Amino acid sequence: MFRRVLYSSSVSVPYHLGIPTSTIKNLRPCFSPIINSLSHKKRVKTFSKMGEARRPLSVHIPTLQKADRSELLRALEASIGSSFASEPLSPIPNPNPLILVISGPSGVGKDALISRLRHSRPALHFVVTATTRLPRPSEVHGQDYLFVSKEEFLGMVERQELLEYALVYGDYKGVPKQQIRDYMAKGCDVVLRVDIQGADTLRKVLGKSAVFLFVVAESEMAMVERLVDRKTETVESLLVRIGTAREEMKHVRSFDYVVVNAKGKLDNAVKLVESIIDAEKAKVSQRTPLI
Ligand SMILES: Nc1ncnc2c1ncn2[C@@H]1O[C@H](COP(=O)(O)OP(=O)(O)OP(=O)(O)O)[C@@H](O)[C@H]1O
Repeated sequence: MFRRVLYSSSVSVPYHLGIPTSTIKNLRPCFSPIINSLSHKKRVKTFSKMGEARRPLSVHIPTLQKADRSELLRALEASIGSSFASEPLSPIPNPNPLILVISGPSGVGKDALISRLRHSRPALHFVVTATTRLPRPSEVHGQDYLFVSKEEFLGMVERQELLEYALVYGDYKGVPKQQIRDYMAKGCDVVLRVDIQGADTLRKVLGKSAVFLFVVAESEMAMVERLVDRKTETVESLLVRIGTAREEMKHVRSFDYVVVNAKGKLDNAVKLVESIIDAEKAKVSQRTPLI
C-alpha cells in the first residue's frame, strides 16, 4: 500500500520503506535536522504518527481547479471525518477590558499624548481625575479634570470614593473609583493619567491587573525646554519639577512599558501606545482587572 507523506503531498512512498532522502530535503527546513537524526525505524514510526490525519482512500476529493468551493469543503469535511466549526479559533474572542495607567515626569507630554489618543481611539474612556488645582486656560471641567475645592476633595477621600489620591505640587489629585467600575462594566478600556507617586500607589492596589506606561522625553534637556515653552510654571515651580523628574526617572523599571515622546514625534508615541493596547488585547493570558 502507498501512503502520502505529510508536507510533501506530491510524493508517494511505500510505507514499509520509510522516507526517501529526496523527500526529507523537501520538508520545511526546520524539520530536516530532526528527521536526519532519526534511525530508519524511528522515521517510519514518526511519519506514521504524523500521518494519522490522512484521508481514507475511499473519499474522493475533487481537484482544486474543477470543484466549486462548497463541494470541495464538503469533500474535505467527509475526508477529515467531521464538519468544520465556525466558532472563533482564538481562545480570547472577547478580551478583558484593560486598565492603562499613563505616567511620567512633568512636561514629557502625557496630556498631549492623551489628547491625541482621544481622537485616534474614541472607544477608550479617559478617567477624569479630580483635582484641587485651578484650571489652565484651555482646560474644561469634567473633560480634562474634575476641578473641585479642597473641602469637596477631602469629602471624597473620607467616603473612600478614590482609588488613589496624592498631594502633587501643593494640589490634591485623585482617581474616582466608581467612574472606572461603570465604564469597565460596559466593556470599555480605561486610561488613567497619574503622576509617578500615583502610579506607585496604583501598582499596590491593581498589581499586574493593569498595564503601566512610563512616558519620557528623549532627553532631560528636551523635557525642560517643553516645560519652559509651555509657560505655565514659575521659576520656582520649574526647579521643583526638574528636581522631582530626576528622582522620578529612577522608577522607570517598575513600569511595564516605556514610551519615548521625542520632539516633533508625538504621532510615533501615540502609535506606540496604540500598539501596546493591541498587543495586550491579543495576550493569551489576559489581565483580570481587580476593581
Ligand atoms: N513630541 C512633542 N514635541 C514637542 N512638544 C511636545 C511634544 N509633546 C508634548 N509637547 C509639548 O510639551 C509641553 C508639555 O506637554 P504636556 O503638558 O502634555 O506634558 P505633561 O507630561 O502632561 O506635563 P504635566 O505632568 O506637568 O501636566 C506642552 O506644551 C506640549 O504641547
